[in-house]
Amino acid sequence: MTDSTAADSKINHAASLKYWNSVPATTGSMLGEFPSVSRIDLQGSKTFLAKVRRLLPGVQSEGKFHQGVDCGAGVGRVTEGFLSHVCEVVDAVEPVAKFTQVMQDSQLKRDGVIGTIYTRGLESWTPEKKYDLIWVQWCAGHLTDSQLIDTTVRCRKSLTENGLMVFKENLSTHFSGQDMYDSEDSSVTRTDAKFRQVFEAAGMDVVKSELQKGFPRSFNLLPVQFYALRPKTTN
Ligand SMILES: C[S@@+](CC[C@H](N)C(=O)[O-])C[C@H]1O[C@@H](n2cnc3c(N)ncnc32)[C@H](O)[C@@H]1O
Repeated sequence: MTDSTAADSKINHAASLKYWNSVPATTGSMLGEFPSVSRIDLQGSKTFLAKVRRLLPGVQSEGKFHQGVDCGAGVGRVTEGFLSHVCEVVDAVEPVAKFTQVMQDSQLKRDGVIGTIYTRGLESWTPEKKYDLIWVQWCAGHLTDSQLIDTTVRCRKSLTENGLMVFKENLSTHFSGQDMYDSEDSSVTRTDAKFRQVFEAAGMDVVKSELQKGFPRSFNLLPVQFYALRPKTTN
């Protein structure tokens, strides 16, 4: 059910956590009704990151980044299928303990590829390290606009000199051009314009944005947009 009035003011973290705690701690559950989108999603992320790395002078164009972080990591689907292929070490931020437990118990953790796991919401996470790649996927809707700006500012300050922050999020298709609130998991789906306002307010430039392609039409999914961000040079 959606409602477009003052969408982010309706966000309730307790309700989000209740919803996510009711979902099985499996990869398929991270993608709702469409677990089969995972392969297309992960391939799209690899392709997008490769394009950004070619495009940006200064950003290491080949080889693995040293330190990445998977924000709103769930059970580590993105870490396992993508980030661990492009980073030597991947930290994770995720508020649901039964999800972080899956990462804690994984082979990637035993191998040291998964680094520090922070069991908390992004709104209360302050990075303690410098990151080459901060990846935020399908979780920004659980933060209010001001929490999202503050989180992005903290992340901006934690980037290495040539580090990148990437958001990969659904976009609102509401006929009124507004953000949409979803009471099922207490989240908002933002418009492209809102995301750009948030990034501007957080002192970030969008260096590349692109829609994820290749999801079957029959799934009738919302558009999914990548935003690659770098700190504004004037900051
Ligand atoms: C749709 S799942 C996506 C998980 C993962 N990013 C993926 O793509 O497989 C949304 C995730 O956001 C997490 N989440 C909920 N509230 C959050 C918050 N305040 N900060 C960060 N993540 C949150 C949920 O627990 C859940 O794991």
